[in-house]
Amino acid sequence: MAGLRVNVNVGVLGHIDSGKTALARALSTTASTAAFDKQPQSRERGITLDLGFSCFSVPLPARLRPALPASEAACDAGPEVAEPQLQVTLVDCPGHASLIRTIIGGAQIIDLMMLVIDVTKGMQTQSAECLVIGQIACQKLLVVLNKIDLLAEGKKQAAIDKMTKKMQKTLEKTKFRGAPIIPVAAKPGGPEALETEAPQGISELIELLKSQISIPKRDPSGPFLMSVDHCFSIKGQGTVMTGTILSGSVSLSDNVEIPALKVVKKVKSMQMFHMPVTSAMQGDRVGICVTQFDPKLLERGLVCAPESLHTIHAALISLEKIPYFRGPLQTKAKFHITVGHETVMGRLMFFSPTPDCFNQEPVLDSFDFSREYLFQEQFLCKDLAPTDSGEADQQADQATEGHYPQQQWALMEFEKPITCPRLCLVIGSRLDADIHANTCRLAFHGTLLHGLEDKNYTESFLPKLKVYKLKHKNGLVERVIDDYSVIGRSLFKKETNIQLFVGLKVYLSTGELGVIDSAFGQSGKFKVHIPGGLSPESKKIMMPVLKKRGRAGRGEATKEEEGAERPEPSQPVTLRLTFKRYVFDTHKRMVQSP
Ligand SMILES: Nc1nc2c(ncn2[C@@H]2O[C@H](COP(=O)(O)OP(=O)(O)OP(=O)(O)O)[C@@H](O)[C@H]2O)c(=O)[nH]1
Ligand SMILES: [Mg+2]
Repeated sequence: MAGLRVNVNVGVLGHIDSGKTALARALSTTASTAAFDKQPQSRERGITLDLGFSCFSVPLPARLRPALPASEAACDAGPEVAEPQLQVTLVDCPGHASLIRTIIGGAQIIDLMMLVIDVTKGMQTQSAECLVIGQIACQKLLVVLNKIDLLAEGKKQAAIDKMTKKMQKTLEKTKFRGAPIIPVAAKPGGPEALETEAPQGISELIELLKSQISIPKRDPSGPFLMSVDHCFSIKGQGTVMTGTILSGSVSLSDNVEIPALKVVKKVKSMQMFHMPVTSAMQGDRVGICVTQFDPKLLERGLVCAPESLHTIHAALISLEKIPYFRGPLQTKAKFHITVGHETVMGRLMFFSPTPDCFNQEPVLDSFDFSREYLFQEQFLCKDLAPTDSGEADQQADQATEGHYPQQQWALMEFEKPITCPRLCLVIGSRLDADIHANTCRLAFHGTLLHGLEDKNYTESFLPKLKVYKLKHKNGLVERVIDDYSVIGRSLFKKETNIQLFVGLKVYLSTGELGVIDSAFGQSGKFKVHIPGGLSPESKKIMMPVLKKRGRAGRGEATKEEEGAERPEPSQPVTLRLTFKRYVFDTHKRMVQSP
């Protein structure tokens, strides 16, 4: 009688040489095709270059059994086992800094992360990056202090306790506060040690895993989507794509699409850890065999139900900055954008809610095109860097005294189109940063809310996106014409078409509201109508103008010509014009701001 078998993916992440592969090896009983640095280059260099997959099974802990849905039946996956089994698939990630794309890809398919720390070294640069990735992509974490065999006998426990405390302190500031920390020696004696040398602490680690693992809700419904991490051919069989099912389910003879290549293939056979199966669902790790497909065409990527995914050239995302990233996130800056296993260069434009909506609760499953948004030179956050641009100062004004928007967005434009599902995780990083510098290269993470499939999106789509810049212009009152009108200057350049600004409101520093009425002459001056009239106070300030003009008048006072030298108000009276300009408005209209 076949039993139930439930799969969970456990990631093994950490700094280079902390012993991740050794740990995966110690934990595994069944190795899959790509486990344990099988690549010849990997062996040569002694480092992991790619994701490695291996697994071990334990009886399913009693506390997890009630959680099993009735349909949880990869029953045909396993051998003749009567007792329900928990299959732990270990995803051994590389540690080398240059392979962070692979690590991010790996982290997205795991249910729990084991952060491996070399107990003699403690937190290192990539341990910190892995912790950041874990916080973005995983729900659960446990810390493995490896290489305890290197600690001096007699002082061993004290050293373990000390490092445990340090790690607890590090976790304190993260969402993994209070996560378990366990000491092991995955390969006591290191590379030279005999294979027979038994690892230490592994059974305790397995017990800990059993107590920590929770089975995420798996759902066989919804469109089939699988993250493929290896693709290779098997003589006489066809091409096998191995990976983790992210959503839905797949059965023998189903058609599946490789969206990046726009080809559809029929599932000829399937395996889960060397066992043939007829169907598989969300959370399972499978190998799918198809025919007449060149494995060289696909290394990493997605496979899905036909036509369920789309290839996009740009996207709207909701995002958060990673606090450890130094420096601002600036509009127009380029970042490495990782979506699933794909990493492309992308350029960003940030925008926020309008200031009256800063407190609105974030909406993470859709983008509201009916709302207006405020353009930002950079992502608004507490460590907002001052810039030379006056506009950024204005924005800093809008987010003062700890008042920051609850949600911010960006338009991401890719250098190369990518294929991804809606609402997928997006990670932005600066991988060009020096890998030896002890800095966090991960800059932001977010959710893809809307993908733009049309290559011509700048014209076809962007005008719908109501992101505006709030523009401020300051000018001066040159003189008063009568109680209801003044002449302004220094607000526009000589060549500006003032006609475009007619009807917009201006505020006088004396408190009156004015409306731009018309251009006045050729040098950028303009006439402002004051509907409520000038107050006596204001007139006093501006009076000298009238007087002087009266005296030097010789009838000229009524002749409203510009250019003539005239004395100005005794105190300068300024005019402030504020208007909106929609970033994607092809007509570049100026719109009155509230
Ligand atoms: N003494 C001792 N050495 C260990 C232990 N675990 C691993 N090593 C050694 O540490 C080195 C690195 O081990 P790996 O398992 O390849 O480390 P890794 O974290 O997978 O390295 P990358 O994948 O390249 O980042 C090897 O020489 C191992 O033999 C341990 O528990 N004790
Ligand atoms: Mg390794």
